Amino acid sequence: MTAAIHTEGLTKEFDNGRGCRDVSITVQKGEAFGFLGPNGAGKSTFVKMLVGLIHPTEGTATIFGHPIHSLEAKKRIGYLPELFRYQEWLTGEEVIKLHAKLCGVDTKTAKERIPKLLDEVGLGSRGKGKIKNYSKGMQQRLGLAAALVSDPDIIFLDEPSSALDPVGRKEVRSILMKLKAEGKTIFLNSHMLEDVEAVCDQIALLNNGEILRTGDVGNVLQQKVTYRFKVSGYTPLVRTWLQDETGFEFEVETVHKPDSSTNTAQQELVISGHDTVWLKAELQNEEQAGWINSLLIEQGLTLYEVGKESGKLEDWFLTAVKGLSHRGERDV
Ligand SMILES: Nc1ncnc2c1ncn2[C@@H]1O[C@H](COP(=O)(O)OP(=O)(O)OP(=O)(O)O)[C@@H](O)[C@H]1O
Repeated sequence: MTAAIHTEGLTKEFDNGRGCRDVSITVQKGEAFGFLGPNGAGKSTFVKMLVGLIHPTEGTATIFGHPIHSLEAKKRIGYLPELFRYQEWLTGEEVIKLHAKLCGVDTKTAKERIPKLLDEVGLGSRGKGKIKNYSKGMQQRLGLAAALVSDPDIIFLDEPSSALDPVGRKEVRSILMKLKAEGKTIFLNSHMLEDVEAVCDQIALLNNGEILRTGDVGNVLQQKVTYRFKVSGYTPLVRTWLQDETGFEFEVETVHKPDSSTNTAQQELVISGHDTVWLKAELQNEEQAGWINSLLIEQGLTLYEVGKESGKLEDWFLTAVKGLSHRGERDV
């Protein structure tokens, strides 16, 4: 089967020596691919090459088997750029109409599709308002509608939620999941790891312009993460008992004494609870954490708080960049 996106050694070296280098990836039709990386790693540069906005200095790339820059490839693409400004004097609806025209969508189809799209991205009747009165979030929603107006097979989204509030992010996530369910291929550049976790099948981590790590989201989500349980009533015997009972290794961290800025209620809690500790264990899922909660309570300990040290994808990301002498941009 022809891959939706295939790149071999794709490289863009700007005059200043920065950019991205030797990137080889394959994304199958219907897959959602998450491209992660610190600021300046080269994610936008890579996408701009794929959508034909900048020319690679080396390497090759195809979209459904067609070379990037070919009309056949461009016909299949929708693109939401990271930083964009629309014509302030136009209305949102006019902008989408313009995009539809540029993409060769016939007038009848555009007329039916545009109001639906505006509704879907949460702009609705605000589509009749001028762009100059739009908030950043509204412009981002409009950008998403513009990317979808040609009903493309592949959608490249460069930080689609960066200007949105939590409700807006959730809405965009649902739109992405719906697109995926319709069989569209999604290429998502994002720092929003929850979105990547919810939508993507494959991920790659770019650093200093090069791929540092690739992964299958399903496998990453199987990884263990560290859970923390704040308890009082702790004795070393509790740890031994818990380890025997569960088979997990537990690390114990004493809760710090409060400083003078801590309020009295908190001070009393910590002072009276000199046996208050964080118990930490690497677990696979929330069910295991719930089981440990019940065991701790059963043993007569007071459970104050339970949490994860980080999300699974966050962990995957952080362990990959940990200890690197240089993160993000290429050192030139
Ligand atoms: N037109 C350009 N000319 C010169 N350097 C550029 C140009 N565009 C980008 N760069 C540099 O290339 C590197 C990669 O930039 P890019 O925007 O692709 O990173 P990014 O991973 O998308 O970052 P962010 O997460 O902050 O959006 C950076 O060092 C950037 O300064």
